[in-house]
Amino acid sequence: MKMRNPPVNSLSLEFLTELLISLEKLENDKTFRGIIITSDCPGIFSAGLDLLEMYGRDPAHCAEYWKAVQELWLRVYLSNLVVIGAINGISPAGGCLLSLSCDYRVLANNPKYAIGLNETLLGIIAPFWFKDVLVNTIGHRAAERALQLGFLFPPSDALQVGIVDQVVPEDQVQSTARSVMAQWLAIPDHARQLTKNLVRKPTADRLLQQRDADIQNFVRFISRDSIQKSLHVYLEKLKQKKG
Ligand SMILES: CCCCC/C=C\C/C=C\CC/C=C/CC(=O)SCCNC(=O)CCNC(=O)[C@H](O)C(C)(C)COP(=O)(O)OP(=O)(O)OC[C@H]1O[C@@H](n2cnc3c(N)ncnc32)[C@H](O)[C@@H]1OP(=O)(O)O
Repeated sequence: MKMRNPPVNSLSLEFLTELLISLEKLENDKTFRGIIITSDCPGIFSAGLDLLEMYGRDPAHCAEYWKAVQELWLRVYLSNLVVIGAINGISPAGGCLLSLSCDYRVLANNPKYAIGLNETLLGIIAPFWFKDVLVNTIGHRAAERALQLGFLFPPSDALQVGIVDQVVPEDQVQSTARSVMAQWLAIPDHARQLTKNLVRKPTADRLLQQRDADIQNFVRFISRDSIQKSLHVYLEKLKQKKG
């Protein structure tokens, strides 16, 4: 599955909806047993959630957007398919969450391709379920530091901390992902799926038990004047970077 939402594969409401529909189709087609998620945008896996869906929007739109973000995460995280991330670009915040929700992550060895939950650098916070997935992946102490400081790990550090499983030369990302897929597909589906569910369900359940409250918390938080100001400053910085 090659994500294509130029210029930066930001996860807009429309793009999230497209991804959800594609995933649903693949899940329902019993000829598919696994997917490799990668990017069609050179150098960018995904710029994460689309800031323009959260900036200057009314509460109803923010609520609709957050519901779609939850939905995509639950679908990828709990997918019955083997999900491999072939991460061929930078993947901050929501892009990192998408990567973390795969069963295995292969990252291209390019110092620009940093990965991490950098929300604090934007003056916002990672929701509890982003945090849970990071803690599950790299452990409590490493997650505590990474989240507070908004670390974006370059490939060597990403491998060392365990936020990705493998770092390979850029031209070998897809072939490595395919080899890994073959290894995972050698396991009987029912045994692998039940095991995945056993490991992941408690984390997903924490959100499933309070989805509406999570949406309300998001809307309240993102609508604050101070948070809207932070987003404005960050978006301006992105513009100025262009010169
Ligand atoms: C106490 C109670 C608490 C309750 C809490 C509840 C919930 C928690 C609340 C909020 C959580 C919200 C979670 C958010 C997670 C996220 O994913 S936020 C997004 C984080 N993403 C980033 O920081 C990446 C930003 N982008 C970049 O760094 C760069 O763009 C890039 C990806 C490195 C690419 O660089 P490049 O030079 O190639 O391109 P440009 O920078 O020129 O960008 C081109 C174009 O795209 C726009 N853009 C970039 N990223 C985004 C984005 N994420 N969303 C929207 N638009 C984006 C950029 O502005 C440019 O636009 P243009 O100038 O109009 O061309």
